[in-house]
Amino acid sequence: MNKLTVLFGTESGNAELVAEDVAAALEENGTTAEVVDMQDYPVDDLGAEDLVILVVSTYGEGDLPATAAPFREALVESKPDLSGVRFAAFGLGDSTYETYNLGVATLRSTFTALGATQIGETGYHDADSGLNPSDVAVAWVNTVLTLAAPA
Ligand SMILES: Cc1cc2nc3c(=O)[nH]c(=O)nc-3n(C[C@H](O)[C@H](O)[C@H](O)COP(=O)(O)O)c2cc1C
Repeated sequence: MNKLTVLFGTESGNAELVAEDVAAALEENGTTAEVVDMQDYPVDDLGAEDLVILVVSTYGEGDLPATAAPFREALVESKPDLSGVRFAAFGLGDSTYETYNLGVATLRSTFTALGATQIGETGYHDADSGLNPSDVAVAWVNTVLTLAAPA
C-alpha cells in the first residue's frame, strides 16, 4: 500500500487530530496518506480511490458530525459506483450515549450500499474510556492495513 486517503468528519476537531496522527503513522511506514475533510471532498472522485480510511465521530443523538453530514448526503444523492473501492472505518464516540458510535455505522452502511468493500473490523474510540484517541486509532490502523495488500 503506497498511497491512500484519510477522510475525516468532525464536529469539534477530535476526528481531525486522529486522522492527522493516523496519516503520520502511515507515512512513517512508507505510505503516502493524504488527509481531507469530508466536507471538502468531491464524492465523484471516490470511485477512483483504491483505499480510503474513514475517521468520523457521532454527534447530536447518533447523528453524523457537521463535516460528515453533507458528504453522506452527496453520496446518497449522486450514488457513485464504489465497487472498486476498499475502506477501513474508525469511529469516535462516547459510550455514555445510548447512540454510541452510530455515526460510523451510518457511513459504513452508505459505503457498502454503494459497492465498497470494508477491510478489517471497524475501530472505535470511547471518550468515556480515558484512552487517547490517536493511540487507539494508530494501533487499529496498523492491524487493519496488514489485511490491505493491494487487490
Ligand atoms: C453534544 C454532543 C453530542 C454527542 N452525541 C454522541 C452520540 O450520540 N453518540 C456517541 O457515541 N458520542 C456522542 N458524543 C461524543 C463525541 O462523539 C466524542 O466526544 C468525539 O470524540 C467527538 O469527536 P469530534 O470532535 O471529531 O466531533 C457527543 C458529544 C457531544 C458534545
